Amino acid sequence: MSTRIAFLKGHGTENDFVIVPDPENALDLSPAAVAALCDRRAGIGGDGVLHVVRSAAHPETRSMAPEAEWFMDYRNGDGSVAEMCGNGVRVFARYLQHAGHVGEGDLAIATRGGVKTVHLAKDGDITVGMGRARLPEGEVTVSVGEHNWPARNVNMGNPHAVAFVDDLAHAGNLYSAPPVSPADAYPHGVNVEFVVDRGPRHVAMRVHERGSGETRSCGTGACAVAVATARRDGADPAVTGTPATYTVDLPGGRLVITERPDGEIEMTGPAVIVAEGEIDGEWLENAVN
Ligand SMILES: N[C@@H](CCC[C@H](N)C(=O)O)C(=O)O
Repeated sequence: MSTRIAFLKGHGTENDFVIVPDPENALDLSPAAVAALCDRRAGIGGDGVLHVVRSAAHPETRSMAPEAEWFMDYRNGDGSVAEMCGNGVRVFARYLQHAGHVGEGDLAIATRGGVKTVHLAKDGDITVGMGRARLPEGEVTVSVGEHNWPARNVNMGNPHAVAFVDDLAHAGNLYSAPPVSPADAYPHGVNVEFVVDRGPRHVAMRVHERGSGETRSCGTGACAVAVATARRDGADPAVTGTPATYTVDLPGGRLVITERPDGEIEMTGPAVIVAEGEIDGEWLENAVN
């Protein structure tokens, strides 16, 4: 009989993930294996994989182990590695709670973008301390067909280009990555957000994610959008001395983002586990070879 590998499926505002618990980092989760799992027709389907590993068992996070017991080894749907996933970290925390690894209260989670603190209640929305944004100098341009928009370069641990548009439909079908220039602004690729106003401190967005294509939500993207919008609105908390809270609507739901005067950003939104099962190890091996 072939080996069975436990998995769960979860989502945060419909940014969906295959969750693979592997506390001792025993699985060889190659890029091809991740892509096979995320395939929506031949696999389980997801925007990415949340590989659940003890920090002490992973070479990238051993040093973080005293601070954060668990490492969110996040992979994009194409198998590439990313520094951070904002929706993923909420779903990761929900999984740890679901599996009985953690209870209610504050929980530190190691990511490639540093340790993030998650506040877990018994149920309901989850709030994550996302850290501070970096705003690299220099304007960038996002293009789709005839349209070119100036965009803001925002780094939330991972790279984003935020473009304010008149109509979200102008972003087109987003089947392929929208060109962003100059190319050397993002040597490792970029997530691109298109934003429209919905009301005071309220915006809506679409996103094309590096490594996953258009998704129904992106948590780091929503934070990048809130930061860029606050600068555009003259509401930079470091300047005004008051927190700026933005409601960000995405195709898959709503996230609320607050940036404090010290630059720390908090994101609040849902996280849901929808299923659990077993992967046929033989299928995975064949899918990869
Ligand atoms: N969906 C995520 C972001 C995942 C990583 C991203 N595609 C990248 O490559 O940087 C989120 O919710 O933040």
